[in-house]
Amino acid sequence: MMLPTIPTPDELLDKGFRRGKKAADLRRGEKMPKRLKGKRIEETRVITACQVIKDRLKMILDRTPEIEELPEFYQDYIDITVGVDDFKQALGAVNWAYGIITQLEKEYGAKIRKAPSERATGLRKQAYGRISSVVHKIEKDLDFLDFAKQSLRNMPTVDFDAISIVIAGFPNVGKSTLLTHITDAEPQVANYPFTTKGIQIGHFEKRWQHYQIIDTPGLLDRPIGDMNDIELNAMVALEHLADAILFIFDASETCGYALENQYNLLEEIKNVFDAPIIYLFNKMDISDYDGARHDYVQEYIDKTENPLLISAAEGEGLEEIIQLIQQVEKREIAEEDEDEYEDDENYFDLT
Ligand SMILES: Nc1nc2c(ncn2[C@@H]2O[C@H](COP(=O)(O)OP(=O)(O)OP(=O)(O)O)[C@@H](O)[C@H]2O)c(=O)[nH]1
Repeated sequence: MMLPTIPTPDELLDKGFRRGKKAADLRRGEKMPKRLKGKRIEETRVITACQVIKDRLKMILDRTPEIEELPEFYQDYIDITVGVDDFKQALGAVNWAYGIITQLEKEYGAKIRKAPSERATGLRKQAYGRISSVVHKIEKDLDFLDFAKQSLRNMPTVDFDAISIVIAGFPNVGKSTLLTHITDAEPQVANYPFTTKGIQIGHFEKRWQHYQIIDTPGLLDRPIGDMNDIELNAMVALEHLADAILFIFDASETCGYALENQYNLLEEIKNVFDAPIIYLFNKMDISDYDGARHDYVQEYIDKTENPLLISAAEGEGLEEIIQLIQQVEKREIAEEDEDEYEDDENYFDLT
């Protein structure tokens, strides 16, 4: 997501005051009574400074998308990454500053026009002092918005018309091998909270339907029991996105996790996710399924529904996976209660 560049308070003020001075300097050449001219110059300075600062604040507000209007997944993402409430609070502060500067512009414009000419400079200085105090009051909010911009820079680009499949399974079971074999071109790599290498999104198209396969190293590959709330939220955001989960077992156990542990992870994921699950047993080529380990592996295969036995590295079973994925339907997620985000009016009050 592209967010606007955020100035520091000093950058904002410097620009406003510099432009104010420039505009005032242009007036110096005008022909008018000296008494009036002094006042016009100071009035111009104040009004121009206010307008330049206001324009910049307005640009920040206009170019920041309305969070409520974003798809649920992005709202979740922003909430997990920077916090939706803090984000709205910061935008509210910018809006507040905009309002106060509008008032100061009117107030001091009128004051300078009405006052005796010798007071014009004093009034302009007073206006500048108040403008600067307002802009400095939103320093932490501008800081926050800048932090949000950096944090949300490499947000995953999700295609909401596509059918989304989220891969789960312990590290080294073959998730990325599978992703690169069933999707074309380079997968998109984006930041995602609590993932070690970010998430990878690969795409493929079949019969005019678009599919995206999402791998989340570091998130859906470890026990859920010891996750904290934010980590759980990061998972739930994926759950909102997933039309199905592709759970991968490593039948060879060369990933370093026994099938029993892998099965426990599956159970945990089932508890958290409502999405249907596609079961894959990978690395069948080195699992010794045809030999001594047959009964042992078979026990876990029997515990799952319609599992596919594959070898991602050798390209075995990939067509069957694609066929199963093609049966996945877009999941309708019940709209969540949105009340908690509705009272936008209240976060402007920072006095
Ligand atoms: N023999 C064999 N090796 C495989 C198969 N699939 C993956 N591997 C190997 O298993 C190792 C781990 O595969 P990855 O695809 O990196 O596993 P991953 O689950 O994405 O791992 P993380 O990204 O660390 O979570 C690699 O060395 C792969 O080459 C398979 O079907 N057969």
